[in-house]
Formats: sequence, C-alpha cells, structure tokens
Amino acid sequence: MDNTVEKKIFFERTQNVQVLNTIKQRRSVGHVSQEQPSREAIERLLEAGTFAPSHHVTEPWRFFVLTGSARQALGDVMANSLKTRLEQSSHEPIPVANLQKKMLRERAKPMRAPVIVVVAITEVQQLQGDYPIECVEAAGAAVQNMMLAAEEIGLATVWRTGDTAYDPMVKRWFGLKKDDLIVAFLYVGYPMTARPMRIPTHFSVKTTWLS
Ligand SMILES: Cc1cc2nc3c(=O)[nH]c(=O)nc-3n(C[C@H](O)[C@H](O)[C@H](O)COP(=O)(O)O)c2cc1C
Repeated sequence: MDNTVEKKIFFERTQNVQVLNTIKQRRSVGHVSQEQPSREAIERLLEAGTFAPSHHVTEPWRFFVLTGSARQALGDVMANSLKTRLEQSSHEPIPVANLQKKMLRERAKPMRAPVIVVVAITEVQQLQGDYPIECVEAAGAAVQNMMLAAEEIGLATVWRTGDTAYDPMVKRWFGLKKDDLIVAFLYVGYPMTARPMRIPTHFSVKTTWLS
C-alpha cells in the first residue's frame, strides 16, 4: 500500500476513535474552579464552534465571551430582569425579603464559572427565511462542538438557558434585539468534581429502521 494512504487511514481512524470517546465522556460539570482558562483555550472552543454545519453556510452564531467583572454586570442584569418577571407575573406585591433573596441568588449565578460563552443568533429571519429553526439547529451544533473541544482540553462545561436566555432585558444588555435568540450560556472552567455518571437511553428505544 502507498505510504501516504496508509498514514491517512491511520490518522482518520485515530481521529474517529477520539471523537467517539470524547462524545461519550462529556458530561455537564457545574462545579468548576475560578482558575481562568487561557484566552487561547477559549479561542479553541470558539473555533470549534465555527466548524459546525449550517444550511446555506449562514454561520448564524455570534459569541460573547464573559470573564472577570463582566460576569458581575451580567448578574446585575439577570437579577433585575428576574425582579421584573416576578413583579409582572405576581398578582400581589412580593415580600421584599423574599424578592431580595431571589435576586441575590440570581446575581451570583454567572460567578459559578470563570468564563461564560454566550451563543446568540441575530437576524434569524433574514438568515434562514422560511425555516428560522435551522439557525437554532446550526447554533446548537456549534455549542456541542464547543463542549466537545472543551472536553478534549480538560475543561468542563454546562450549557445553560432558563428564563434568562429569553428575557428581553438580558438580550438588550448584549446589544441584541427582541427577536434575536440566545441559544446558550456555556459555563466553562476547570472541573472540581468527576463527571457524573449517565448512561443514555439505548438508541434502539429511539430508533425505527426502515428498509
Ligand atoms: C438547550 C439546553 C438547555 C439547557 N439548560 C440548562 C440549564 O438551564 N441549567 C442546567 O443546569 N442545565 C441545562 N442544560 C444541560 C442539561 O441539563 C444536561 O445536558 C442534561 O442534564 C444531560 O446531562 P449531560 O450534559 O451531563 O449529558 C441544558 C441543555 C440544553 C441542550
């Protein structure tokens, strides 16, 4: 066999094994240290994200990287937006102590990891015409690429959303419009705990073979 071909096949085989192992190993790990991953490490995640597929190569993702006090500023916005949501959905005044406790908890959330990568989509309608869902699908693939890249370089991640991701006040803080989408708050840091065990439902339960 020609030497180059042999090498190429070997390279592809090892690559494949690596990605399968990484997929199977990855778990959401929320308990991470405050040690700051290097800019280079974060850039590797961002780059991995951009290799995700997107229909018509729209590359709909936009990234915001939050470190240091930017996380506190996000916490303030999250706490205030929670206050607004609670006040709007409640028919009676909320006891001040109760509200403050909830806001305090909300404000602290972004401090759970040294880095948060926010994945957003702007101009959904222009990008994907009749099928805006395809932007979300592509951005979701980008998030997964980033999580797998993180796993391979020893970083832990949690993909978080919640009401915050859909809140217009939060979107505005990022300079996003009401109809823009926040797909993920990807919390990134060095793991402090082992990956939790999770065996997914076997694919046979989820699969119909047609032939
Ligand atoms: C779209 C999306 C939103 C998620 N939002 C949250 C969240 O707000 N909070 C959280 O703790 N985990 C969130 N997760 C992570 C899931 O809870 C997690 O992936 C699931 O429990 C499976 O665990 P694993 O990631 O370890 O395989 C989200 C995952 C996805 C795909």
